[in-house]
Amino acid sequence: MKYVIIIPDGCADEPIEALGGRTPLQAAHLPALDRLASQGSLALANNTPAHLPAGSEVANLCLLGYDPDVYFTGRAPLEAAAQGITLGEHDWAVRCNLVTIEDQTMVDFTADHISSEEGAELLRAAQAELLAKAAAAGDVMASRFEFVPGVSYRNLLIYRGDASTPAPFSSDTRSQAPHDLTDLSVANDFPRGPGSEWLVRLMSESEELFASHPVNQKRIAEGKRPATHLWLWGLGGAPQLPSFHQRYGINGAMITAVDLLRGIAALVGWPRIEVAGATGYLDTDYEAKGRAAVEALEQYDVVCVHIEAPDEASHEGRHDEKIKALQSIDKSIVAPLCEALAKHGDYRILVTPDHPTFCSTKKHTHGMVPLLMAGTGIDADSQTSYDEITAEASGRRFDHGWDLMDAFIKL
Ligand SMILES: O=C(O)[C@@H](CO)OP(=O)(O)O
Repeated sequence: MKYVIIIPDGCADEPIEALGGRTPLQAAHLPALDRLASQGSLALANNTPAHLPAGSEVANLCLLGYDPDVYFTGRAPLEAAAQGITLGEHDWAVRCNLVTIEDQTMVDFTADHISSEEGAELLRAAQAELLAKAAAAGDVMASRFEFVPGVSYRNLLIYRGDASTPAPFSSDTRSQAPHDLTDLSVANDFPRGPGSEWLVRLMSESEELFASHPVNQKRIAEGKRPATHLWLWGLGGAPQLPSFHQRYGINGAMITAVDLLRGIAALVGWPRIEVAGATGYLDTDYEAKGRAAVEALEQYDVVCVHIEAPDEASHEGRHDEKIKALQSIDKSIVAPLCEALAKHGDYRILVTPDHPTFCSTKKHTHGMVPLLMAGTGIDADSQTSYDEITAEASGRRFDHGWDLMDAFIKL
């Protein structure tokens, strides 16, 4: 049996007036998904328990079958795994965004999609000026923090502790995802709780350091937004996840452009298939991802394709771009995979976003997402299209999203 999981990140939405009261999934032209909906069955799933962040970090763990109350320690440790960083017992990882804040308002959580090279240069400056100097002056804690560049605005800060100098953070340390602050005041959303003084200090000191930095001067001269601050959030200690093979007895592989999903893959024992042209943004190469997924079917039991673009369009409040992303996923990923699966004998396919992201608020939100399962042993229900409304009408629900994988694999 071959299994395919397609995750159009954040694609669930609410009815939008400008779309005649339809959701982007309803408004998009999605012939391959409609065909699958007619052959399979729809349901709703909750991947974001109310007491946890409504983020991709919780939701993707959940949809791959891992109860976040048991396995979730924070977003950054998952992303650290993507970079091959192993966290020890006293180590913590912190997500470090490069952001644009103006007049205390989060104008852009991506610093205008700053390039990885520019980001790395700013992080080198932060390491030298905000940490190395304090460490040289005898600050032991400062010597234990290290900025680790990632992709674009998505970077990390690692704390390496030991029994005598453990990380100053705890599960009571609170932080706020910057993509949920777009256009809002940040004044009351700085980190709080144990160790937060470290994070607040670095975030505040980065303002002066970055203001005069040549990277930003050049960006401004080119008409781009500067990275005005570091924004630190999503911290946690080392996660312990049983492998997917231990849980379900089969092997898988992950196709994604973002470190969060790469990290989850690494932790559950899946290889990551890197695709040239996959960007984690609206300009991603959908066809290349589709081709890579079809090829991967030859080798793996489960092929999981994650596409970040619908979520990014929602964070920008652009329902037109969200529709385009959904149509590209349908044409260049769902359709070729369905065609290829048909040649592989028994198969099952699951299409589901991780969480809803509303174009109206530009934020993730808690709540049910629509999902579609089709293939061997899955009976057709009466729905003929895949969207939030038809999934609700199906009457089937997974109140604990982590139960879905069992149903999908073991059915
Ligand atoms: O990586 C991130 O910082 C966020 C926003 O781009 O991703 P997601 O919305 O999927 O959590």
